[in-house]
Amino acid sequence: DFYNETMAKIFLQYYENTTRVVWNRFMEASWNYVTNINQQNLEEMLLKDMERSQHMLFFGTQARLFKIARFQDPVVKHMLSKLQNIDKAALPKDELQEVMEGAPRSPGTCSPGESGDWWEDVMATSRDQKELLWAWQGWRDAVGPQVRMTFERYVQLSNKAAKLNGYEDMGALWQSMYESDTLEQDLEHLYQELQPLYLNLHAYVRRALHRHYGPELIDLRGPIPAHLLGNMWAQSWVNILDLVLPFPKKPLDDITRNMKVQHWKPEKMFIEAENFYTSLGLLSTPPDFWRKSMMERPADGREVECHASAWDFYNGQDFRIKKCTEVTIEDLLSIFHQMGHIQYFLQYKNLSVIFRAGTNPAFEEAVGLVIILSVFSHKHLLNKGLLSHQHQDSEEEVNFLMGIALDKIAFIPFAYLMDLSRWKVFDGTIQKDVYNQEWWSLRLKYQGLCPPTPRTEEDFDPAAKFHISASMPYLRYFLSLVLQFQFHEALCKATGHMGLLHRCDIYNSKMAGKLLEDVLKLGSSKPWPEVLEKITGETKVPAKAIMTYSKLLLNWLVTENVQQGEILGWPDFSCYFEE
Ligand SMILES: C[C@H](NC(=O)O)C(=O)O
Ligand SMILES: [Zn+2]
Repeated sequence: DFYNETMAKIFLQYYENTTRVVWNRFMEASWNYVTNINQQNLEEMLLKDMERSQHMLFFGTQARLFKIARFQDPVVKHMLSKLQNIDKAALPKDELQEVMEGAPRSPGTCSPGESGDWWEDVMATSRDQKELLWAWQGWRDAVGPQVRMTFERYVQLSNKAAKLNGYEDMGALWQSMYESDTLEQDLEHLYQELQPLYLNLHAYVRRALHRHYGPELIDLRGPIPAHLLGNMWAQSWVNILDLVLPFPKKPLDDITRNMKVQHWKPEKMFIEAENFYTSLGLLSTPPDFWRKSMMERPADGREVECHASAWDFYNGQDFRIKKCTEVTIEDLLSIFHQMGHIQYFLQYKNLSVIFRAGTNPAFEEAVGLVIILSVFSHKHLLNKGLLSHQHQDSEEEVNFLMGIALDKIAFIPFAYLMDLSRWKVFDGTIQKDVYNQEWWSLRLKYQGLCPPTPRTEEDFDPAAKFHISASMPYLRYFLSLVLQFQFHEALCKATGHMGLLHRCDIYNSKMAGKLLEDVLKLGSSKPWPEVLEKITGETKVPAKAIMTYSKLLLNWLVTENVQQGEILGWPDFSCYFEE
């Protein structure tokens, strides 16, 4: 019959040639929109998105007609099966149009004035709980109600698209990216293994906040009010390190100040990041990267999308980063993160366009994160001249590890509940009349947080987070949180590193680079357990490595919490509202 294996190969070649053009045009139109937000660019992007969807629909539908079971070539079978998942392109054209236009626009635009990151700055720097409450509530009032209006319809259409692709609901389609039928149990098990780390950090930070904000705000046996953690979503607590520093007499270097004193500029930050990757023997960025990236917020008043991101234009030489770079250590690390995505694009750029993705989305995130564990090590910062004093004594080391924990350990329950909550919305466990209440019951259960003021169903607090408004899955960040330490342990072993894991810096190690390269150049052409085994020798993602990395700090926290008689967890679970 017509749909035989020979025809399949011709079909796939035709797909390859047309896809590069269609996706490149879509990426260009998207780039033009997010770097210059206006009606005309939005329409042009929607047009190219529709074109891309129609292209996916045609090839996805055709791919289903081939009798894959009888085929011999495993690559042909793998490619055809990947083509069949076409996500929202499976919807009837009018509903697809509605999803594209109705998709809640990510509220994080940073045009001067109502810029998303201005509110975030208040959350990061203010120590006045009234001001924090004002910013916390102001941002949610600005984005929540408007997203809520379209969210129910977005859920319906997402589930319809998922069913058209053969999935129960959109949560199941998202989970399918990890190709595991024990995913939910594995994740819950991973979460349980990490609980001791989080509970000890939570109890210790609660005590410090109690010291600063007093008993009328902090219940030592209860949840922490969500506006006091130095971050709009309480997903990373690193901004309150000064309030919780274990040894306050030994404050950590202000790396941002050192960068400014040394006149660091955004371009230097990008060059430093590229230099690290090439020091491992990995690929450098092509000329287009430096010509076409947006490394700073445009000065001509254009409205741009704030959220840092890395872009593949699917033509093998055009790769870009979009970031409104400020000269800070946070932005330097964010650039290293985005360069991790760019390195993956570069490594798999000669594969079929079907395999130009991470072996699973968590790997895409883990590349930059594993590099950051070396960059942010005392040894590397010292070599880069970003620290003022040479030696790090054991108390300073605990302070350093606390800084890492406030970023990484605090993130665990947030990253877990972000998709846990949305799976429940997609599968109907959480109905629309209790969206907000259920969001907060999960935030209480997993993060031990409370809204700082009573919330109602008029509010829609999940939408305050970019990924929920922009309907981006989040499980990749939970898994990459653990994966990065597993990679770090393996790469450090390859460099022959002896001693504590957190002191390892793989800079200049061609051995470590080779291990990474062997994984990245496979793209999504191999199942991720097989790829993971190439780096770590294991096919699972256990919590062992992150526990090894955090041991010194956990021991200190446990001792401290026992001394203070802390209660781990929040037995007084009522959300404590200020009267
Ligand atoms: C961790 C995640 N990072 C990203 O989207 O690049 C976030 O910002 O919430
Ligand atoms: Zn990322």
